[in-house]
Amino acid sequence: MKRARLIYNPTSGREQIRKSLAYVLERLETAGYETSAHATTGEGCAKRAAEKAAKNGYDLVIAAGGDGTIFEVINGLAHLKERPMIGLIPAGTTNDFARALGIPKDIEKACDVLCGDHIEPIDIGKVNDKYFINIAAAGALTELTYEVPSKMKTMVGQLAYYIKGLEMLPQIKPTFVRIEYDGKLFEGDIMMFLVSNTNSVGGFEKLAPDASLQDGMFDFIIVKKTSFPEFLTLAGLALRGEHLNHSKVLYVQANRIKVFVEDEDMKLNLDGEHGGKLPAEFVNLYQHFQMLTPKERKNKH
Ligand SMILES: CCCCCCCC/C=C\CCCCCCCC(=O)OC[C@H](CO)OC(=O)CCCCCCC/C=C\CCCCCCCC
Ligand SMILES: Nc1ncnc2c1ncn2[C@@H]1O[C@H](COP(=O)(O)OP(=O)(O)OP(=O)(O)O)[C@@H](O)[C@H]1O
Ligand SMILES: [Mg+2]
Repeated sequence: MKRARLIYNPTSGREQIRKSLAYVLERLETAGYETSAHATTGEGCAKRAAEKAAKNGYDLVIAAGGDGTIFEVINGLAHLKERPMIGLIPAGTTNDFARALGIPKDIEKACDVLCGDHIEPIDIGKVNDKYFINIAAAGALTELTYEVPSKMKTMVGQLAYYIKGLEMLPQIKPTFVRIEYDGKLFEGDIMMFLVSNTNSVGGFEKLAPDASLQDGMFDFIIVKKTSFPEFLTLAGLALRGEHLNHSKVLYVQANRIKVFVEDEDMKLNLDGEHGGKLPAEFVNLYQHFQMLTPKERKNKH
């Protein structure tokens, strides 16, 4: 009998996941999994619960929450030699990774994916001693996602990020960095950089359009130093996916990226969570996990 561990974050998104728990457990039992559930109680809880589940021999670990919850689950599993299969029930505010995989928010359809037995390998990123599954970012505005209080996300959803983003906008400033990527060197003042595993970042689906989850490569975007009006224009272009050939944007693929900074308190955002400080080395771990994904997954390349 296959065994599944459902790790759910009751505070993710609009805090709705609790209502669907009995249904999810029934679906998994019908699909042949002996299932148990664990509610997270705070920072690091999903990470510990995932590692414990792997060591107790579970075949499948399911994250039910937002990007931060599956971020913690893979941080509990990625260092292990024997890793269980992973699944995702989107219950967060942005759900970037679920969107990249085409996992629907509708609970019945999300369970169809979990019980569909369609498995695919996925790359993840390693940075210093942490892992990330969707995006690593640093620089202007990138701290906003973990500055937003959970209650605000519960009340107004994705809008909470935009309110915080506009609040932080006036303080944006360039930082001098030296970046080595796949043997090339970039040196200069930048507003921000993004190391992305998928095309879905912050709800923007066209920020890194060529990203693939199985090619062992990151999509790497540097936004060079801009004036304030230029940054706003660029943000607007980014919304429409027309930013990539802008003179201030560098967009490449790389599987190893080293970032050095002079201003040493440049913080790292990993999947929307605080991920420590730069300097940092990003390494792509090729097809590191097996994941339950929709049969008719779009943008598969
Ligand atoms: C964007 C509106 C255009 C109007 C101009 C206003 C300027 C921007 C003002 C506010 C922007 C706030 C953007 C909020 C983005 C939502 C973030 C989100 O939902 O995070 C949850 C997710 C986990 O679920 O965490 C992550 O995604 C981690 C990385 C987040 C990085 C966010 C940095 C801001 C991104 C874009 C800002 C403008 C783009 C500048 C040019 C970019 C060219 C490549
Ligand atoms: N019981 C809890 N009470 C408070 N915070 C919690 C609890 N369980 C987990 N957390 C915190 O919730 C955060 C993860 O939230 P998650 O990213 O899943 O939801 P979200 O931010 O609404 O969704 P998204 O990232 O997709 O926008 C982590 O910072 C984690 O420490
Ligand atoms: Mg989050």
